[in-house]
Formats: sequence, structure tokens, C-alpha cells
Amino acid sequence: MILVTGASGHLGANLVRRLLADGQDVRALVRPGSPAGALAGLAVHRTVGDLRDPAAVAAAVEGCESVYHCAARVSTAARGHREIHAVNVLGTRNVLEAARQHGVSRVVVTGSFSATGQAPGRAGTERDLHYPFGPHTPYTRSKVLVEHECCKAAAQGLEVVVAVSTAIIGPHDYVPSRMGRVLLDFAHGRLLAYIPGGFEFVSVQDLVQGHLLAMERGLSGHKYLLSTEFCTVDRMMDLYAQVTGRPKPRLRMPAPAMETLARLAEGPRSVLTPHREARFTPAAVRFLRSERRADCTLSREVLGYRPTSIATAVEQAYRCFADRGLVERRGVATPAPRPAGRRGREAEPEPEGSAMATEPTEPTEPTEPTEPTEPTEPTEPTEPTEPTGGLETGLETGLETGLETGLETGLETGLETGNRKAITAPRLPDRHLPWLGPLPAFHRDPVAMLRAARERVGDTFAFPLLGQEVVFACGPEAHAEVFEADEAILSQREAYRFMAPIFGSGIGFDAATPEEMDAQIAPMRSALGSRNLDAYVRTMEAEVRARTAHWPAQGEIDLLAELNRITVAITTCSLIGEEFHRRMGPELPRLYRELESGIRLAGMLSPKAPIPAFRRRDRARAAIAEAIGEVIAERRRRPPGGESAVLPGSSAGATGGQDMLAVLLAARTPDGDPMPDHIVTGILIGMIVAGQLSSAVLATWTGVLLLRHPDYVPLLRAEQEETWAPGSPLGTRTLRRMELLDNCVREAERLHPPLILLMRKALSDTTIRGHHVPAGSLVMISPAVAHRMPEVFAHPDRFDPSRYGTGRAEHRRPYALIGFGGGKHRCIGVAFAYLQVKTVWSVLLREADFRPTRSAYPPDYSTFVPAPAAPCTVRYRKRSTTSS
Ligand code: HEM
Repeated sequence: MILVTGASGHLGANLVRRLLADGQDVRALVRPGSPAGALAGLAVHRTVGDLRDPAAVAAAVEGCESVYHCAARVSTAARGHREIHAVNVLGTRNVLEAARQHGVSRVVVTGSFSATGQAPGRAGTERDLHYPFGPHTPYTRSKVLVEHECCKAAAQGLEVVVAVSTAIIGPHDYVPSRMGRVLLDFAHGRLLAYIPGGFEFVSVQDLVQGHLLAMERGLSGHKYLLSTEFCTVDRMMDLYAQVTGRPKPRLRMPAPAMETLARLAEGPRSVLTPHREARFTPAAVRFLRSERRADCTLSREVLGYRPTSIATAVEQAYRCFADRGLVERRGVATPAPRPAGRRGREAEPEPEGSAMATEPTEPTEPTEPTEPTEPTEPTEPTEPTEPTGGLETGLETGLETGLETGLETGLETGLETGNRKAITAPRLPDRHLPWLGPLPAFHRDPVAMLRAARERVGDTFAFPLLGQEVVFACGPEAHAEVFEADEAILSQREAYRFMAPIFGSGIGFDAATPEEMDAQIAPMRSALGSRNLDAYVRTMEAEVRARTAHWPAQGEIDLLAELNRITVAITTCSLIGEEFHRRMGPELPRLYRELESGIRLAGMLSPKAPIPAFRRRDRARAAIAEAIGEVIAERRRRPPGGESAVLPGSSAGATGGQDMLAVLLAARTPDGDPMPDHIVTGILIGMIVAGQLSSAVLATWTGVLLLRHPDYVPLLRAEQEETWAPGSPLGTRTLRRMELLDNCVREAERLHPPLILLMRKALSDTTIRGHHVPAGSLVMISPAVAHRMPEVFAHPDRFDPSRYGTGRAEHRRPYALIGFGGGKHRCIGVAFAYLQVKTVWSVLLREADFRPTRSAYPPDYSTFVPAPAAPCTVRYRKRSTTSS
């Protein structure tokens, strides 16, 4: 058995495939939440574990003859020392220690070229010592220490070899890697200019070959550089142009000017997007210009390493993306071979069947005699994927000076973005500010702004917003095109990634792949299925009664605040259980509010910007996560079927009585392992955010509409008398028979949908209603605008529950009523939400009479889930009092 760590990263995914093809038995260690696609359908023993956990690592290593340790936390950030050190250095120590204890015969550890020193005037070799006093990133430093760990382990008798990677390109890139993202951007027309320079690249298949050779022939305690060839950015542009069929960007920016521009951009960026990973930094431009080279003579002589060609690797990478639907499938032209390079390897005979290339390009600048500097932006570490470093950052800088840079820095660099030219939908008149677009009007009242624009321009139009090109589309046909689009073309996950700090890293919209996200919410889907709903309704009824029991006989309440408390209790008990609700008590509504207030426009720009709302969001999340963690720990200690996992009123032993935490704790990953605790926690928090406030708001709007149309109240009470005997508990069957109530809630959904904007990110060029939508655009639809279209709903501003009755049923037109979305991402909580709102109003209408205190309850559009503006006060009188 062979263990591969980091098996779902770019190198890992290729290495595992090669080992399987060689007939090896492979165990793959992957971190929790890693992309399922990388290993999907492969006959590997998948084991989930964190490198920082010595026990998990030891369990993975046990029984293996050899280990490939490819996992690493890759980052270009100047921050995050602790985590990067813990994953890379201590994680490697754990692997090596476990290997020693379990008698593993050999370990190959993936190293980074960024940790190799640089000698003036020649290509770097294994002998060049790292210069410790340069401005290195925590990642580079960690990879130097990884090499030290390997040396120590070798000195203690373990056979360990370091296989050093340069910038990787090639197939099976599922995350995708940085180099893969550059290729995708090129294919989607998002690279508009580049800076000349050059890099060492390694074809992922050469890197795999190098790892196998290092395992077989490498000397213990030694390292071997593995590169395929040095490529200039010009050459790389030509290769990309050949495989994608797109022209290479015409703008070739002078490096000195770009360094100045990068310097100018630093100030605004540090204010606007302090946590966004920056690529366009002066240091990165300098690095690009230094054209650092690697000499792989040692690998060739000792290991017999025979690199192939980057041209082939680029072609394979493109084909693999095309197979996965991420880029257009086309007859990929085989890029022209190039003559051999200038260094040690050029004297070698060409390997059979290789397209060893030649590139006579001389470095445009002399190699700098100092260590290359790396970008030093304060960003969050990226996910562990592959063993690369500052090199690829330089490359990205070389390639990306268009839209993304504009977004990062807030500066239009004078390069027009490709998106803007290519969108064919009518544009809103350019009366707004560049880059910001119609932000002030949109922020104040997005529904009014979009409605007015639709009246002027039509159902589909485009406008810039915070540096992002937005295509807005309205009407059932447009909705069908958006909701039914493939995730690889219009991505929901990419559009909502700014919610990642709420779900947690690798969870929900931040899951590594769409399949991973589906797998995470699948247990919730079944927990919200019809067999469980009766038990939830009993919780709902109990919570509404418990709350109203505190009300004096008559008085004034803030309806939104009351319904918020009730839905907090219902959501908490149904999702996490009563013990959590009891433990958190009155704190919960505040914590949920602070969590939800973190969903705002600023998040689209930088979800971690240092603004008070985001700080409150993060504090609230931490407090909720900690408390959920304690409940999980208690539940895990107790035998399954413990009482707290059963909702009040449920029949003993019925699966239908379990809260959703119990369902998640019982759920298994595809490998049969329990779901890791942090994923369970993240999913529950995500569900709270998805369901609680929106239910409270829908319930409030239902109440406000009934207050404004009091004629419906006696009709609703008459319906209740027919369907719900006094003293008997509510249930799903009873609620379903309340058709008028159902239609009133549906009118609330139509007139005041809690989610007013739904979004998708275009990952490939596509069309909507015949208009071209380039990759990178944000596609937006609005239930609030669509529900007031007179072409779809007669007299759309009128409250008219009879529109859903026999003979009319306007909502049945596909994708006309979209308050809960549509297509494959339609809300999984729709039945739960409807039952909740209907239960709330069944009980409230039975218990009290209500009257408005205000002549109007206008929506407050300052939040993502607009409710009636505060205070939403209403007067009530308990009905028993009324009758007495
Ligand atoms: C009145 C209450 C609710 C409203 C108005 C609402 C609305 C929506 C909408 C519009 C979407 C689709 C988003 C899109 O396509 O971009 C959605 C998705 C979702 N909702 Fe709800 N929701 C409500 C309650 C709930 C509840 C109670 C839960 C769970 C407890 C829930 C869980 C989800 C989840 C997990 C998704 C994502 C589904 C997917 O992407 O496959 N929602 N919701």
C-alpha cells in the first residue's frame, strides 16, 4: 500500500492516477472538505484527516510501505505564519515521524523551488542555499523548514527524498490551481495584457515521473529539482493562444512601468481590499523580471529524469478542462515544438515521443543577484493544493492586468476590460461613476433601481457594479435559462462565495467543488423531507404558543421582532436541538442578527474587509460555532437515539422525530466516515442563515398584508374552523388543507420575496435571451422585480390571493414565481418555510386580533433580506379576552 497526502491537489490527483495505472494499491489522505472530483471514480482508499493531527496522520501511514507527501498549505500571503507553519512544517514532521514509527521504507516529500537559493548569473541548483534574510513569505520559509525536517528525519535513519516542484501545469486540476486559473481566464478572454518575463514550468506528468524516480533512485536526505522547461511569458501566451483559439493579448506592458503602477496601486488596495489575495505587487513584478531559472542536471544524472514539453502539458490541461465543461471543447491544435533550451539539459538526447521544445529567448533583464522577492499582501492562506510558491505568483502577475487587477486595486489601469466590450445586452446609460457603477442608487433601493432601468432599457441589460460587469435578466424565460444552466457555465457557488466566512472554509458555497457542496447539503435535503415535517410542525406550534403565552392580554408588539424570536426558536430547536436553545437562551436572536448582518454588498468586494459588520459577523459565528461544537461533543458521547435528539411530541424511535443535527451526525461521507464536526457546524450555521431570517421576514410580510387587507381574516378563520378542530395539534395534513392561508402566504412571497436578488457567476461565455454574456460577468435576477411584471401577473401590485385559485394559477407558469428560486438550486427548505409561516399565522389568528399602528409599512432595502422598516409595530388583543 502506498500513501499519497494532498491527493486531491493537482499533483496528488495525477500521482494517484499514475500509481493506480501501475497497478499499485493507493491510500489517499485528503483534508476534510477537499474536492471530491479529483478522486471521483478511482479505486483508492480515501481517508480524511488533518496533517496537524498526529493521530490521524499515523492512522493514514500505518500499513503503508511508502509515502508521497504532496500536501501543503500554499499561500502568497504575508500573514498566516502560524497556520502555514503548522500545516507545512509540523504536518511534514507528523508524516515523517509516523513513517519512522510504522517502518515505512521510503518517503518522497514535495518541495518548492522558492525554497532554493539563487546564485548570480546562472540557473539555480540543488546546492544553492536559501538566503534567509530576504523578504520571504511564510510559505517560502515553511518550505525551507520542510527541507530541514527531511534532513533531520534522514539523519535519524528514515529514507526520505525531496522532489522539488516549479510552476505546475497539466491535466486533472480540480481546485483549480493558480496556473489552471490563468489558463481558464485566458480561454474566457479575461487576460487583456501581460508583462514580459519568464519562469520555470513543470508538466504535472513530468513532476509525477520525477516523484516516482525520486522514490526509486533518490539519495536519502537529498533534493532534486524538477522542471520541464523555462518559458517566457510571450511563449506561454503563444501556447495558450494555440490551445484556446483566442488571440493573445495585444498589450505587452513594459515591466518598469508596471512596477510603478503596482506601487501606485498598493495604497488604494490596502484600503479597499486588504484581505484579498493580491498578485499585482511591485515585488511580484520584480520577481517576474528576474527570470529565475532551474538547472535540473542532478535530477537527470542521478534519477534519469527526462522532462517532456510544456506545450503538451498546456494542451492536456485545456482538454481536461474541456472534458469537465469549464471551457469550450475544440479541436486543440498541437502547439509547435521548440528547440532545446540552453542549460544542462540541452545536451541530453530527447526522450522518445517527447515534444521537447526550443526557445531561443534570452532573458530581457539580467538575473538579479539577490533572492527573488515574493508578494507580501496580507491575505488569507489559500487551500492546500500543490507545492508551488512565489514563481507562479509572478506568472499570474505577468498575465493578469485586466479586470481582476482593476477589481483588486480599484484602479482602472487604462485597459478596457474584455467583458465590457463583449456584452451585447443594452447597457444602462453611463451616467454613473466608473467602476462603482450605479452603486448609490443600487445600495439605497436595488428593486426601485432595477425596476426603473427595466422600464427604460428592457428585460435584459448590463451595468458595472464595484468593478464587476453585471447582466440583469427578467422574465420567466430568462429565469429558465439562468436556473437551468449548467453549474460549469453559470455558477451559483462562485456567485455566493462571499458568504464563505459565514459557512466556514471549504463548506457550502466555499466547498471545493459543486459536487462537494451537493454532498454536504444532501443530508439536509432528506432531513427536510416530508416524513420529518410533522415533527417539525409540532415544534413550530409549541414555540408560537410558548411565545404568545408571555404576551399580556392586549398591547403593542414589534411584529418583526416577535416573529424573529419565534423563528429563532423554531429554527434552533429543529436544526440543533432544544439543549442548544436552552444553553444560548436570549443571546441567540442577537447572535443570529449579527451573523446575518454580515451579508452585504461590501462582501462581494472583500468578504473579510475590516469593517465593524464583518467583525461582528465573525465574532457571532465563532460564538455559535463554539456552542454547537459543545453540543456535538455531548451528542457524540451519548449513545445514538438519546432523548435530546428527538423533537418534542415525536413518536419514540421514529426517524421523523430527529432534529437536523442528529441527521448530520448519523450521515456518512462517501467513504463511510462520519462527517467531520467542523463541516456539521458549518452546514448548520449555513442553514440558520438560509432559513431563519427569511422565514421571519416572510411571516412578517404575511401579517402586514393581512393587516392591510382585514377582509381576509374572517375568511381565514372560517377556513380554520373547517380544517382544525380546537384542542387538536396542527399537522402537515391540516395545514395543507388551509388553501386560502396558503394563497395569502404565496402573495406575500410574490409581493415581498425575502431574497430580492439571486446571482450566478458566468464561468464560460454564454447567452441569455440571445445576448452574449462573457465569462466573468455576474448574472443577476430579481424575484422582487420579476413578481411585479404585468405581463406575468395581472395587476401585479394588488394583493390578490385568488390569482392562485382554480382557473387562474398564474404562478404555475414555469419560473414565474421564484421567491424560492428554481431549477436544481431551488430552496430545499421551501416546505419547511411554508409550514412555519402557516403555523405561525394559524396560531396567531386563533389567539389574537391584530390592528396596524401605522398607515404604511414600507420595505427597508438596506439589508439583503428586506423586511418592513422598523419599528414594525402592531396592536393586538388576545381573543379569549375579546370574547369575555
Ligand atoms: C421564507 C424562507 C426562505 C426563502 C424565501 C428562501 C429562499 C431561497 C432561494 C431564493 C434560494 C435559491 C437561491 C439561488 O438560486 O440563488 C434558496 C436556496 C436554498 N435554501 Fe432557502 N429559503 C427559505 C428558507 C429556507 C430554509 C428554512 C432552509 C433550510 C432549513 C433553506 C435552505 C436553503 C438551501 C440549503 C438552499 C441552497 C439550495 C441549493 O443550492 O441547492 N431555505 N432559498
